[in-house]
Amino acid sequence: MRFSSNVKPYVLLLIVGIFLLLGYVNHFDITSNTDAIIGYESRTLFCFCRRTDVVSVTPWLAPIVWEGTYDPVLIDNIYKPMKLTIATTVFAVGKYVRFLQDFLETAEKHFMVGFNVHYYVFTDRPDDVPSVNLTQGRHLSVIQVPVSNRWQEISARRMEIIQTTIERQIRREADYIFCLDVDSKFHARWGSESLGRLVAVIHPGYYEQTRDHFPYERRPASTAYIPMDEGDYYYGGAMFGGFVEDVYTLTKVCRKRFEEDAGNSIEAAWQEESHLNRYLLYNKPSKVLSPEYLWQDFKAQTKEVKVIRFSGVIKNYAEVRPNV
Ligand SMILES: CC(=O)N[C@H]1[C@@H](OP(=O)(O)OP(=O)(O)OC[C@H]2O[C@@H](n3ccc(=O)[nH]c3=O)[C@H](O)[C@@H]2O)O[C@H](CO)[C@H](O)[C@@H]1O
Ligand SMILES: [Mn+2]
Repeated sequence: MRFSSNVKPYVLLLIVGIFLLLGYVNHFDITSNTDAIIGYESRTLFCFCRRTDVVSVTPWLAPIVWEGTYDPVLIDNIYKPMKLTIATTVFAVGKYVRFLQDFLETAEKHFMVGFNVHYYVFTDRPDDVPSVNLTQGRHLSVIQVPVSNRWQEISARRMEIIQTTIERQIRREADYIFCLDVDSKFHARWGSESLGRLVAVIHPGYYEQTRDHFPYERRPASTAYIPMDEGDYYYGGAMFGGFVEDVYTLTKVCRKRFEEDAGNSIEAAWQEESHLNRYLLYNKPSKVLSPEYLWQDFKAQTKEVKVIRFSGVIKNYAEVRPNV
């Protein structure tokens, strides 16, 4: 079919109009749906080109959050009107209760400021939980858990306890969840740029290493096994998060595999951290946080890390753990 020369411009105009309308409708879909925001985030809210000294996108196009790749005001303006509640789990079993005060006080200054935050503190010593002034919209629940005489058991059992607490209450009380190590402090903003469906952090000890150096579980007998030629990043066990339901599945699967291994008298190289790494290899995170979000005080700051946001304190392992 041929158009006469005076019809053609109208057809073109109509086509352009339809595209504009679709873009407009799509835009409103996006702002009213948290799920879609994740796709929106990776394309629009994060500018991968602003940093040329670090890789700020994964091969599956999830943002890797580094200082300078996002506009904090813009991201907050999108998330704050949603009135989200962020669950934050932290375990302080045995002598680790001593880390709670600094953890909570610094979280109040830097962590998800302006959002509703519900801390879930798991401890065997409820009387030793410090009373910290919480700002408006922030709550703390203390949940009693048993102590164990092996630190590996305490650390790994977090998966089971988070799973059952999500079932019991968190799924009704929060939208997102972060599961954090207690022996740490916040030093700078940790905000809505960290929100996503499934969020993991690159371990500060391995972000400059190639995958053959990653301390994944290498024994095929373990359900956490990762072969030498597989793996994207080495993720830290001290932080994982996301939508409550996505983290629920993660904890359920990791718990099951940890128990299956235990039944076969095998414990993965780095307990739940090994299971987490295996899970995330086949269930890719929708957002990856740079080591800004998990540093270690004993490690000198490197030039790529412009801001240290959360860092593990130096501790005397022999003194704080029930076993060595
Ligand atoms: C930086 C980082 O990625 N850290 C991980 C690493 O060593 P870490 O040396 O950071 O492990 P850790 O001793 O801090 O133990 C992990 C967490 O378990 C809790 N806890 C542990 C022992 C105890 O007696 N009481 C207690 O409450 C506490 O919340 C602590 O923060 O490897 C562990 C493997 O198991 C975990 O994956 C940690 O998250
Ligand atoms: Mn730790």
